[in-house]
Amino acid sequence: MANELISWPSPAKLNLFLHITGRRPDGYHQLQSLFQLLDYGDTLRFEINTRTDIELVSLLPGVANEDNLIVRAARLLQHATGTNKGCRIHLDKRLPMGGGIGGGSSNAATTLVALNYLWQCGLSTDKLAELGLRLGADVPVFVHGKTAFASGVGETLTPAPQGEKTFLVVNPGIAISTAQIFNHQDLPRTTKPISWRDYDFDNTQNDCEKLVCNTHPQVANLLHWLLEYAPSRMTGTGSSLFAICDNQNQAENLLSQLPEGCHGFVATGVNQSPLQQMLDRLRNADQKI
Ligand SMILES: C[C@@](CO)(OP(=O)(O)O)[C@H](O)COP(=O)(O)OP(=O)(O)OC[C@H]1O[C@@H](n2ccc(N)nc2=O)[C@H](O)[C@@H]1O
Ligand SMILES: Nc1ncnc2c1ncn2[C@@H]1O[C@H](COP(=O)(O)OP(=O)(O)O)[C@@H](O)[C@H]1O
Repeated sequence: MANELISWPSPAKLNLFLHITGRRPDGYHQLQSLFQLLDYGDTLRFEINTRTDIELVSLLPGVANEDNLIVRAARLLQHATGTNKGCRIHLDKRLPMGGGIGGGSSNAATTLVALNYLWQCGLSTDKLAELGLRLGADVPVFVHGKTAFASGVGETLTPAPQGEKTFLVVNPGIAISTAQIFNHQDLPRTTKPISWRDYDFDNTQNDCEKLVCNTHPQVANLLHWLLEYAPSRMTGTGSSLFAICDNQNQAENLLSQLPEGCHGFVATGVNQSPLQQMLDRLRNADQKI
């Protein structure tokens, strides 16, 4: 197959805001958020074979391959479709783990979308998103690949195109567990739902930010630093923060002066995921053959 070794993008996301509006009986939190997709992320390559084994050749520190969301996504698709194909997977990891920018969920979504194409399973995007939700609340938005308002636990999506802003995304050098923040007794859980048409960056917030700043001084210090220069906020349950910059120059300049122990990248907000753009290109090329 000609397309096997192409690099499949696995982009990061930001939560431009994150409101927690309630809690379901199963403990999962109901939220409202604006998922902003970025043009920056990891990449994955897939070598397809006709054995049914799934092999991930790139190891992640602290994550057993059996627990890696990439392997779990590939197995889930195998079981859902009954395909007799397998693959060898290469991951080029750039996104920090436990950083609130959705790296693991995005890797799972890219695996589902790419293998559905390469194995020729023929599942719809909705079906892939439904499978993805079993792996994590953040997976469906990456499968659909559109910057979107989200409600429910993050699976009810309304496309919400935004201006293509420049973001500086900074990680203070620590990982934060999503489950730990959601299980914390001090997390506010009663924000009144907003109507999407009332959304404005300045009248929204990240409901996890105060708790994370109180429990992780590295995040608080970095946020304080960024706010001196640009509107800034935490993404997801942390640990990364983003600053909305006026232009690429300002973002690069701030990146070069980050406080010690912090690392980051400059990215542009996109309305369609680089993953979906790649899939569209492949499908168009297939139609021409
Ligand atoms: C809140 C967000 C915003 O993007 O945080 P980040 O993980 O990106 O920081 C996400 O929706 C997270 O999604 P994801 O990272 O896929 O979480 P999951 O693996 O589904 O859940 C991890 C744990 O977080 C808790 N959890 C997660 C999502 C949710 N809506 N309510 C919850 O209570 C549950 O305890 C769950 O066991
Ligand atoms: N392919 C993967 N990439 C990143 N993390 C993964 C992956 N597979 C499993 N994980 C686990 O998921 C956790 C959350 O990862 P990640 O999605 O990067 O962070 P967040 O949910 O904060 O955005 C990691 O700490 C790691 O234990």
